[in-house]
Amino acid sequence: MQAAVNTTTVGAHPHPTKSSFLRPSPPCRVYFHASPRPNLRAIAMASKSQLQDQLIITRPDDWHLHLREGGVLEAVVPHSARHFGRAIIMPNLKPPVTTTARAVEYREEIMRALPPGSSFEPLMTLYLTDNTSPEEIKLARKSGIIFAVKLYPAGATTNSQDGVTDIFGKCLPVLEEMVRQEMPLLVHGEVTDPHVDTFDREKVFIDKILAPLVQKLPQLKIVMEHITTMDAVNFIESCEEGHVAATVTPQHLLLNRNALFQGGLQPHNYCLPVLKRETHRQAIVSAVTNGSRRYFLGTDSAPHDKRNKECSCGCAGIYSAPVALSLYVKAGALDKLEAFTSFNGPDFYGLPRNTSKIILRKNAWKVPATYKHSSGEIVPMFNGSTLEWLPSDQPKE
Ligand SMILES: NC(=O)N[C@@H](CC(=O)O)C(=O)O
Ligand SMILES: [Zn+2]
Ligand SMILES: [Zn+2]
Repeated sequence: MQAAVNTTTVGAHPHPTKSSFLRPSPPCRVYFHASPRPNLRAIAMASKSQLQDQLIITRPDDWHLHLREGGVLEAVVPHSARHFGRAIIMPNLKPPVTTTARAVEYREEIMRALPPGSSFEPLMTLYLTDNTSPEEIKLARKSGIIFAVKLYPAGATTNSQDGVTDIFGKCLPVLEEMVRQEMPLLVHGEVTDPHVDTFDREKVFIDKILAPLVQKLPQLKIVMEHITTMDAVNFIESCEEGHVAATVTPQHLLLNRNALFQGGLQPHNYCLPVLKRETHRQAIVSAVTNGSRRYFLGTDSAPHDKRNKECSCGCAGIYSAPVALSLYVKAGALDKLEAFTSFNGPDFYGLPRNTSKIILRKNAWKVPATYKHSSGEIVPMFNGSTLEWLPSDQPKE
């Protein structure tokens, strides 16, 4: 991998067909360093077009991914495995992955679905319930394949029925064991009280659950997953770096809640926590592009069969795995991209950074309308649109 520095002209490129979701910003020239010491000779030798047309970054990881099971898993695994080195695999299956033994089996199913020669590594998680025991946390740590425990407030999102009903009342001994085992808690941060407005549920969760939890167990490592609000950004900034961090999805970086209603109801832009207003999106873009180490890539790619999205009571979840990297580049500040995609996550989890690189080229490609699975189809985010950046290991479909 020769070129150590690439330059390119970027702005917040609007979605090709839904440009009103974004406020376009003027293009600016940025310098993207793939290594801390720029290889000046390589820069001098690289042609101008090469410099502007590609980014070389350390292979990214996805710190929040749903792969499901069976035929859907087989269809979606290759999309993540082609550019990501590792991924945190969400445990919200039916029934959920609540034990180490089940996580071991699930991991094997994922490994069997990998394309030949793939070195993709699934990092497994346990689904926290009111009944999870401290003993299970010890087992999880010993297994060497489980890297976190996931908190779903019961009823907050897809397959969260078995989640936690009262974290302070039921889970403190387990959380204390997680501190001892240095096992991070990953959080779907929304309250479930039906009297709380859907758009306020993240903020109320921070006030009622997360802030008190950090106070009570300051040593617990916490990742606030898929943040959607300025309130979440302010909270993350207020915590000690290295203890509390957040993942950011492509949809919460690029879309605001208008995307749910643009030209009619848009089920493929529906996820939880639901998209918020533009000021919140801007706060998330600023957080990610200011170079903070507290934020990292987590696609929350969440495939649902087309029939379960396009119906009278559609599921929450956006399938972004095939488009996520092309979309993160749109957020701008390419000089900060590599830390967000490839450094901040492993640094927080205490894992080594990947050593291989991937190339993103400016090479327009059309997102397919659907991807087939064994018994149906999945509609990807931005289906049918043309995206500007193509990861080198992605076919130009
Ligand atoms: N984000 C979503 O809208 N859906 C996710 C669950 C989750 O991450 O909350 C899913 O599993 O479908
Ligand atoms: Zn969630
Ligand atoms: Zn998720």
